[in-house]
Amino acid sequence: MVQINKVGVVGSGTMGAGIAQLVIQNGYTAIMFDIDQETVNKAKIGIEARLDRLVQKKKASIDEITSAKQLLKSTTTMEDFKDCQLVIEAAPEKIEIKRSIFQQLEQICSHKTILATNTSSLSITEISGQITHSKRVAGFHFFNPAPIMPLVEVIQGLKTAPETIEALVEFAKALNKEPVVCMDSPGFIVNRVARPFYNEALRIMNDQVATVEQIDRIMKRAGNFKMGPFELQDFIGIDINFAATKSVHAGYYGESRFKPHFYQERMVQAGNLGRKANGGYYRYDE
Ligand SMILES: NC(=O)c1ccc[n+]([C@@H]2O[C@H](COP(=O)([O-])OP(=O)(O)OC[C@H]3O[C@@H](n4cnc5c(N)ncnc54)[C@H](O)[C@@H]3O)[C@@H](O)[C@H]2O)c1
Repeated sequence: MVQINKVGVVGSGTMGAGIAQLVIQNGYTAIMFDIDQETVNKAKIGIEARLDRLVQKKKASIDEITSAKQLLKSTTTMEDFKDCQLVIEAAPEKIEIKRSIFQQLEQICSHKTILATNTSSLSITEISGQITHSKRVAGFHFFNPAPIMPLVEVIQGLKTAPETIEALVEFAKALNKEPVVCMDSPGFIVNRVARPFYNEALRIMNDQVATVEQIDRIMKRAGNFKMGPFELQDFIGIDINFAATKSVHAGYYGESRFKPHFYQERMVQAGNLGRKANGGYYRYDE
């Protein structure tokens, strides 16, 4: 099995930075890439600040954090991935961007390097479509925030080799995560089972059965969820959540149980995207 020591991360946004942090906290080298220096610098500063907070909260020692920081390299040159045993792509959720990244990675890395994508909803099989050695391509789906959320979906595309899945499962365990293997399908497991959680809540609200606050409260109190469906949409980003719903709905050829709710689209049109912009179902400026 491939021995993973050095991990490339493509994209240093929310997920890429979180994954790079997780990798270095567990003693592996991370090479974090983004398309411009400013973005990658910002991500590095963010990771260092989060690591420093762990020391302040007494969740890690200064020595541990100093060693972790030394394992983080940032770059705007993809050639720096050439001796990575694993590259995890966390670029925007657009098929053409991901396919182009995988084609570049194929030119740079050894054909033994595992190429993984953190996609939430795109097909692994489609992303790897133009890759010659596609048996080493798989989904490696972390949840936000990656250093904290325990679950990782390890997704098998139609051409993914069992040894690729095995290596990713072992690596997920080495990162202290709980891997779940699943087949390449719209929404995989989590984003599929989560659709009714959001969609039905939107229908309940729109039918005036209960308010946003009431629905969130009952899901937390009675359902023992950490966040209600509206709080969670605000946290994820209503645009991101709406895109995932549309993708799962389209992926199952318009199956009605996955049908998006028009109100979510209205929120996106209004720019009410949740915590990141303008507030969403709740306000965050008070
Ligand atoms: N945000 C979440 O909660 C979440 C959870 C799980 C999975 N995901 C998936 O992770 C991936 C990244 O999502 P995110 O929320 O981190 O997005 P993001 O917008 O925060 O970050 C994307 C990063 O990719 C960079 N980028 C843009 N074009 C690029 C290119 N051509 N090559 C390399 N990098 C490029 C951007 O500069 C940005 O820094 C997506 O596939 C998304 O579906 C997101």
